[in-house]
Amino acid sequence: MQRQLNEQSGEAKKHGLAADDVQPHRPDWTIDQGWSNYSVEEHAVWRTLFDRQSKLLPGRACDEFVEGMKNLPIGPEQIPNFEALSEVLMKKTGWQVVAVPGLVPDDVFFDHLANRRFPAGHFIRKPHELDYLEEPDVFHDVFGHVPMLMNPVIGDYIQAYGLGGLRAKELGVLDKLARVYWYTVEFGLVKQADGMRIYGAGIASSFTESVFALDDLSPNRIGFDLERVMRTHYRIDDFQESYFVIDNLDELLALARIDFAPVYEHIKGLPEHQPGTVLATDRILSRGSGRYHRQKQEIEQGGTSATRQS
Ligand SMILES: C[C@H](O)[C@H](O)[C@H]1CNc2nc(N)[nH]c(=O)c2N1
Ligand SMILES: N[C@@H](Cc1ccccc1)C(=O)O
Ligand SMILES: [Fe+2]
Repeated sequence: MQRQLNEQSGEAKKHGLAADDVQPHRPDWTIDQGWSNYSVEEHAVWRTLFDRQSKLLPGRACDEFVEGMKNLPIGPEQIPNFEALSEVLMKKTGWQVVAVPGLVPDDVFFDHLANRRFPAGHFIRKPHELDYLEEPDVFHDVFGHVPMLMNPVIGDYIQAYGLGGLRAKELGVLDKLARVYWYTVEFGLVKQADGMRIYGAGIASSFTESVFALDDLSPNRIGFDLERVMRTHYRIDDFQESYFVIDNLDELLALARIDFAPVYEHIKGLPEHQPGTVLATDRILSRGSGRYHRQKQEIEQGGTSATRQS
C-alpha cells in the first residue's frame, strides 16, 4: 500500500532520496531514468513485487488492466525501461512515461498530464518496505498506472484531469478535485459482467489492498457520485474505508467532459464526509462492517486483551 497525496496541502513533499542518488532535475522536474544504474538487488525487488502481484490480479483487476499489461514490455525480469514503455504507449494512446525523483509540485504534475506525459518515480522501494511507502516509486507508477494508460478512455481522462487541475488551482478547489483523482485513478473499482474489479493504481499495485478492497467485509462499496466524492475525505495512512464504484470506464469520459466549475460552486460550504460514513442517499453496493479499521483503532489505543498481555 502506498500513499502519495498530502490531502491537507496537496503539495509535494520533499523526496527522500539517498545522498548518493541525488540527480539535478530539469525545470519540469524530469530526470534521466538511468536504467543501466539499477543494481541487481533493485531488479530483484521488482521481481518479488511483480511475481506476487501477477498472481493476485487475475480475477481482481479489470479486463482493461490485464489487456494493457499484456501488450507492454513489463515483465518479472527487470525494472521496465521508460523509453521502451513510451514507444508502445505512444503508438497506442499517445502517452509517454517520464522519470521524476518522487512527488513533484501539483502544477508540474498537472502540466505533465495535460501533455500526456506520465511522471513516474525512478526509484524502487527497499526490500524492508515492500508493503508501505510514502511516495510513488517505479513499481506503483509503472505496474499500477501504465497498463491503464494503454486504454484510450483512461488516457483521455487523465489528460483532462491535468487540465482540470490547473483550473482547480486557480479556483482554490484543488482539494475537491484531488479527491476525484484519488477515488478513481488511484482507488477506483469498476463493475464488470462477472463482478467487481480493480482499476485504481493504488489498489492494483498493493499486495494487501488488492485483496482487502474486494474480499474483505470491512470497506463500503458505493456507487460513484461526483458531488459525494468531492465532499469525502480519504485516508492516506491505511486502506480506504470506502471505495466508489463506476459501472464502466466510459463513465469517466463523461466526467472528463463536464465542467466542474458549477459543481465546485454548488458544494461550497456544504458539510464534508469522513471516509467511513455511509449516507442515506448513497447507492450502496456492499456495506462493510468496519471491522478492520475498528480493530486497528482498538489495538492502537491498547484496548484489547490480546495486546495488553506480555
Ligand atoms: C493533487 C495532485 O494530484 C497530487 O497532489 C500530485 C502531486 N504530485 C505528484 N507527483 C507525482 N510524482 N505523482 C503524483 O501522483 C502526484 N500527485
Ligand atoms: N472536467 C473537469 C476536469 C476533470 C477531468 C478529468 C478528471 C477529473 C476532472 C473540469 O471541468 O474541471
Ligand atoms: Fe498513483
